[in-house]
Amino acid sequence: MCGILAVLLASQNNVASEIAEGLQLLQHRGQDACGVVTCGPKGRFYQCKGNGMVRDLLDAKNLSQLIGGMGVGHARYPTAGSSAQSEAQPFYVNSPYGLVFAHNGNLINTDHLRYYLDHYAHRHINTSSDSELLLNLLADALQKTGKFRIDEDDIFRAIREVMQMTSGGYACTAMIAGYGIFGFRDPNGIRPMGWAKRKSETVPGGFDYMMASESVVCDALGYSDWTDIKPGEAIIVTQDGVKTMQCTPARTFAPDVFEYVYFARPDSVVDGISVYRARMAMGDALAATAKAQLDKAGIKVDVVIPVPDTSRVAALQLAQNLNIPYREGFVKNRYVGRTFIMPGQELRRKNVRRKLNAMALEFAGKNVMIVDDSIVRGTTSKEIIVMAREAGAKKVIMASCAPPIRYPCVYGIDMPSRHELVAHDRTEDEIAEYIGADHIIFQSLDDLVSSCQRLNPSIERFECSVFNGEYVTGGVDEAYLSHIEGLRNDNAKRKAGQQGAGPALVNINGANASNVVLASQPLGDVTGGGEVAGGGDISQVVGLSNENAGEAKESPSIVVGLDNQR
Ligand SMILES: O=P(O)(O)OC[C@H]1O[C@H](OP(=O)(O)OP(=O)(O)O)[C@H](O)[C@@H]1O
Ligand SMILES: NC(=O)CC[C@H](N)C(=O)O
Ligand SMILES: [Mg+2]
Repeated sequence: MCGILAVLLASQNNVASEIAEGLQLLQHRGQDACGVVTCGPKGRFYQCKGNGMVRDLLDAKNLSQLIGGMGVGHARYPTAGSSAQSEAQPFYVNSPYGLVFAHNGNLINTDHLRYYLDHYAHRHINTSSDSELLLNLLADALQKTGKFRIDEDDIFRAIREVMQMTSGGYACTAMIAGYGIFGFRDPNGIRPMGWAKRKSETVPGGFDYMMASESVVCDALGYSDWTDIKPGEAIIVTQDGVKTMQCTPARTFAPDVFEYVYFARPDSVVDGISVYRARMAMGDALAATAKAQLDKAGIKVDVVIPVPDTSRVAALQLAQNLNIPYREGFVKNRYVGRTFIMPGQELRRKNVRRKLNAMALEFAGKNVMIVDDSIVRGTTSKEIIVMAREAGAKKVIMASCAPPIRYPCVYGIDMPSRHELVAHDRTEDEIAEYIGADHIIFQSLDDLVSSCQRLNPSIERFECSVFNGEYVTGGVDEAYLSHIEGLRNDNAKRKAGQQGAGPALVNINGANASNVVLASQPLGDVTGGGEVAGGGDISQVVGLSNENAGEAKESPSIVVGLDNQR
C-alpha cells in the first residue's frame, strides 16, 4: 500500500523538498524504500531513491541536488518482487520521451504482461516488480504513437490501452520529460488517489498542482479543492493546466475497505469518506456487538484499552458507547514505525515489543478489553496479550474493528499467504486460543461496510475480498492464490530479498536507471527526446555503476539524464 505523489509548480522553482515533505505525510503507507525524481529546466531527470525512510534518505543534501519544478515521489511497501533497492520507485525508462513512474497497488496478471512485453513489445524487464511491467506497458503504448512529440490525446489513449491490458489494483503517478505530470486509477478504483491545486505564490494567476494517494498531503501542503480521481479516469497536468479523461468505462466502483480500517491516515478523506469518521462508526458498531456478546458470556469489562496507533479512534468510541473507562494502557514509542508493514515475521514480532509498553497500573487486577483495528497474522495481539497478562490483567477480551481476515489480499496489501493469516481455517474460539485471549469479538462484515458506506452512500460496493474471498476484478482462482502463496510467503520473500540485495543485480538494475549510480554527474548527453533510444541506456548505466560498485551498495541513486520534450 505505497504512497504516491506528483507535483508541478507554476514557478518552476525546485519542488523536491515539497515532494519529500509530502512523502513524509504518506510514510504510513510504505516504510521500506522511497524516492523522488524531478525534471529540470532542460528536461533532465534528477533522482534520489533507495531503501529507507523518507527522513533518512531524502535529506537536505540529497534534495538540494534534485533540480526542477515538477516531480514524482514514492514511499514503498513491497507487495510484489522483493525489497531490493533496485525495486525502489519511481521507475524510469528513457524511451519513449523519458518517462518516470510511481505505482500503488498490485497487478494480478503479471505473467501475461511479462510475456507480452517480452514477445510482442520486446521490452527488457529487469526486476520482478509489477510496477516495472506497468511502466513498460505504458511506454510501449506511447511508443506506438510513433510521434516525435505527443499530446494529451496520445497519453490518454496510451493509458486506456494500459487499463485494457492490466488487471488488479493500481493508482499511478508519472512524468514525461519536459512535458508534465499525469496520473490514473484502476477501473474499479481499488486504490485511492486524488488531485488538488494551489494559487502560485510567485506567478500571478498561476497554479501549482499535486496528485497524491491521500488528501492529508493536500491539506498539509496548503492545496485545496481535493478531487478524487474516478475509477478508470486519468489526469494530465502541464503548465497549460489540467485535463481529465474517463479512459475506460468505470467498472463496479469498489474502493478497498482496508484503507478505512487500517491503511489511510485518520485525517484523510478517501473517496468522500472521512477515515476518522469511518473509524468512529466502526467503534459504534463494534460496541453494539460487544455488548451483546459480553452480556451473553456474563463478562464484566473494567477498562477499554486501544492498541496504538490505528485503533485509538474506534476504541474511544466503543468505550464511550459502553460507558466503560478508556485508558491508554499501552504507550507507543513514537520512533518505531508501523509493524504490520515491516518485512519478515521475526522483525514484526520483535517490533511489537519495542514499540509498545504496557503500564501495569492500568491492567493489574482488571478485566480488560483490548481493541485493535484488525487482527491479520495475530503478531500484535499475541504479543500484547502476553504483555497485558504480565502487567497483571485478570481477563483479556480482544476486540477487532474488522472481521476475521481469512483470504489473501491480491491488490496491494502484503498478505498473500493464507497460512500466515491467523483466522485462516480457525474458528473464532480457536483464534482466541491461539492469541491467548479469554474471549474474542469481531466486527461483522455488514457493520464494517455500513460504517463506511453511510458516509458516502453513492459507493455501492467496497473491495472486501480479504474478509469474504470475493475478488472484484475476477480472475482470482485457487490456482492463482496457490501461485502467489508460493511466490510470496515469508520464506520465499526472504530468499528473493537476499538474491535481490547482491551487488551484481544492483549494478544491472542500474540499467533501468533505477538506482545507485553516481551522484550529480550527468549520464551523458542523450539528445533527441522523441527518438527511440533502444537499449542504449543500459550499457551506459551498467558501465557507470560497475565502476562505482563500492558506493552502489550503500548510497541512494542520483541520476541526471535525458533531454527535454519541448
Ligand atoms: O495481526 P497483525 O499481523 O499483527 O496485524 C494487525 C496489526 O498491525 C497493525 O498495526 P501497526 O503496528 O502496523 O500500525 P499502527 O501503529 O498504525 O497501529 C494494525 O493496526 C494491527 O495492530
Ligand atoms: N504497496 C504497493 O502499492 C506496492 C507497489 C508495487 N506492487 C511494489 O511492490 O512495489
Ligand atoms: Mg496497530
